This record gives sequence, structure tokens and C-alpha cells, in this order.
Amino acid sequence: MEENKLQCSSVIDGNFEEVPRETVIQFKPPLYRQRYQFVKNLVEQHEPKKVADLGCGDTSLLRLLKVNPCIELLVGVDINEDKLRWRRDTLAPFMGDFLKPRDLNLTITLYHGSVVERDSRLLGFDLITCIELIEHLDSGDLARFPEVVFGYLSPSMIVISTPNSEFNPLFPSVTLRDSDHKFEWTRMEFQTWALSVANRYDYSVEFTGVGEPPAGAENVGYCTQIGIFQKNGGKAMESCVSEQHDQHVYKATMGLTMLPRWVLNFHPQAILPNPPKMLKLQVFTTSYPSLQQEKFFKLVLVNEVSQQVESLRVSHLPRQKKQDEEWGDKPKDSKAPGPCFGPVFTEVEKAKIENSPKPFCVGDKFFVPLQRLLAYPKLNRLCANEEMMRSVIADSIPLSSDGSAVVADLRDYFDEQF
Ligand SMILES: C[S@@+](CC[C@H](N)C(=O)[O-])C[C@H]1O[C@@H](n2cnc3c(N)ncnc32)[C@H](O)[C@@H]1O
Ligand SMILES: [Mg+2]
Repeated sequence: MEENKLQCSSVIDGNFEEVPRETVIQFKPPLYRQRYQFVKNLVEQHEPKKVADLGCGDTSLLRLLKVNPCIELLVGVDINEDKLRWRRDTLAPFMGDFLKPRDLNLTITLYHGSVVERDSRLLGFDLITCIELIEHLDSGDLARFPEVVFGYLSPSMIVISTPNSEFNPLFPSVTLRDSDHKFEWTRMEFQTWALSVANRYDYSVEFTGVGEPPAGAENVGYCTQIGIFQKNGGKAMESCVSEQHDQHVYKATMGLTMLPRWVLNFHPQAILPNPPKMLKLQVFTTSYPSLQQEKFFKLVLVNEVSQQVESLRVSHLPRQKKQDEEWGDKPKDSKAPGPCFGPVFTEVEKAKIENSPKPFCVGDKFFVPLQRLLAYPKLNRLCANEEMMRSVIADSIPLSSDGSAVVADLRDYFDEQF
């Protein structure tokens, strides 16, 4: 954080608040990013599977969180449909997500509605975030908020951030930081409210914040105050969640979710046998490709096996070995990675590969035992055992008659060309 002398109005926390004064406090990174990063760190620490961001605005925080591998369901709720619509398409998977699918499924859904209305689709979450939301609620909605979020939705963890009004005198002309704010609380006010809510709904709460005050003004506390609420006794029992009656009040964010054009045009038929051209959905929702989905798992496994077999085959070519020796290189061991681009193995991994059945040639055919392939860490991570590997690749990659090895031609067309 640093103080700058500026002659014009400036931005305090990313909400373009006017500060018509010479001295302006600028946060680096900007305060809104510090808030998002705070949530991201919390997600990395606690690894929640289901996360909802209430008052998600233009979905910036969701965009940051979606790369987190632990999250399987990400939901955004806002009362402002235009904000939800604005950048929602950038939440959809892009080419890289198809080329390198996630380990776990991820669905992202946006709901249009008020956070103070009960909606059963938000039950059973691990984390609910309310970043710079509560100060936008009028007194009636603020009174309903704890009963809905803590009492009804009752997630394992809730994060609430709100301006700390004690910081405001550092921006002397600022009374409220945003014209839509219904209030801004001192630390005492926020903590009194938070402790009373936590006690009522059996949560514990810790207080922290982001946006350090400048030197000499430490007593005002963080610019943004944050409460982290954790449910006593941990996660809600699944049975409790399923006993709740369905109650859907959030409206659809009308529109169409499309798969990117390149998927429709270029994806192999084997992967998307009947590529959907357009999906009409009641709410905006998008699903990411993952290794939990059979077609993507198969794509990745077949690709990895093919690459490994090819690398081993090239290492076996007598001409290649001879050339390497002539050029003074050590003869290539079939297990060894390429000098520049291959993976780097630990000693344990090297030993595992070395001790596995070796590739061999019969005539002009090159055989790589599946057990050998399974010794490579990448393939081992994908496949539990030989049987599984065989069943997934059998209709895509030639196998030996007993199914225990991949078979390839020792020489291919390109070997003769170059
Ligand atoms: C200051 S913005 C914060 C946006 C986002 N959380 C962020 O940190 O960038 C407050 C958001 O709360 C939304 N909001 C206000 N009242 C709401 C309500 N009752 N239900 C849902 N969203 C609400 C507003 O539309 C707005 O997008
Ligand atoms: Mg605000």
C-alpha cells in the first residue's frame, strides 16, 4: 500500500469511488484483487468442493476460483441480471480445457435472484462467500440475511467482507464509499453483528481483513474487514440436506450456452459422437471436460499411451542408436527421456521403469508391454491397472494377440524419409 499525491479523483477499492482530494491511498494490488486473492487462498487451504459466491456481480471471483482443481460446483448469485450476463460467456471452457481436461468435473451455474430468498439449490455447500455484499442490503434484507444464509443454507464455511468505516477518515471526503451502500460499519459494529449471528446459528468466527493502513494510522485497521465463519461440528450431514424440500426461487438468466465453434467443427467424432450444436438451458450453466468423463478419459489415455509407445519405438530404431553413437551420444535406453523435452524421473520412478517388462521386437513389429507403460508415472496416475488400460485402449490402439502389449510397426513411413 502506498500514498500518492494525485490531482484528480481516483479509485479506492476497485469500485471507482470518487475521492476529490489531493491525497489518495492506492492499494497494490488493488483492494478488490486483495479480497479475491484472500478467498482464493482460503479455497486452496480448505479445498471446498461446492462454492457459492452471493452477490457475485460480474463473476470476476468465480473466474479466479474456477481454476482451482478441488472445486466441482461453483455457483454465482446476483440480483442484477445485467452484471451476471456481462461476462458469463468467459466462464465457459475454452480450447485448453479440452486439450488438458481437469481431474474432477466442474459445473458453473449462475442464478439471478436475491440472496435473502431461500433456494434449495444452494443447500449443502462447503463455502459461501459474500464479498462486499451486506452493506448493499437495506435493513429489512439485512435482518433476513442471517436466517437464510446461516440458518437455511447453513454451509460449512461463510466468508463475509465489508468496508471498515474506521478507515474512511483517511479519505476525508468519503462518507460512504459507494452511493448504493446502506451503511458502513466500524470494526466493533461488524464484530458485534457477526458474533451475535455466529452464536445464534452455531458458528465460530474469526476476524481479519485486507488493505493495510498506512504507517502511523495502524489503529484504524484494515480497509476491508473480513469475518470467516465456520460451522461448529463441521459439514452438514447429507441426509439433513436431502430432507429439505425443493424450493427454487432464483430466476433463469435467459440465454443460450454454446459449445465453442471449434469443438463443433474439429472435435473427433469418437469424442463427441453427436456434438450438440446449441443447448438451451433454464439457468446459465456450463460444464467442464474432466477425466471423470469417459470420453475425455479415453482421449487422454489413448494419447498418452500413443506418445509413450512412439517415444520408445524411436529409441529402439537401430539406425537411431547407431547415429547417436556416431555422434558420441550414449546409446539411448528405452526408458530414458529425451534430452530436452522428456519428463524428469525421480530415482524411484526410474527404478520402477527399469524393473518393468522391457519393450521387444518380433520381426518388424515392436511390442510394448502394458506393464511397462503402467510403470511411467503419467500413465500410472491415469490408470489403476493393466486390465483397466486394456479395456479403455483396446478399440483404439493395436494390441498383441494376448492383449498384454501394444503393437506398432518398428519402422514407419517417416523413418525412411528423414
Ligand atoms: C459491490 S458489488 C460486489 C460484487 C462482487 N462480490 C465483488 O466483490 O466484486 C455488490 C453486489 O451485490 C449485489 N446485490 C445487492 N443486493 C443483492 C441481493 N439482495 N441479492 C443478490 N445480490 C445483491 C449487487 O448487484 C452487486 O453486484
Ligand atoms: Mg460495495
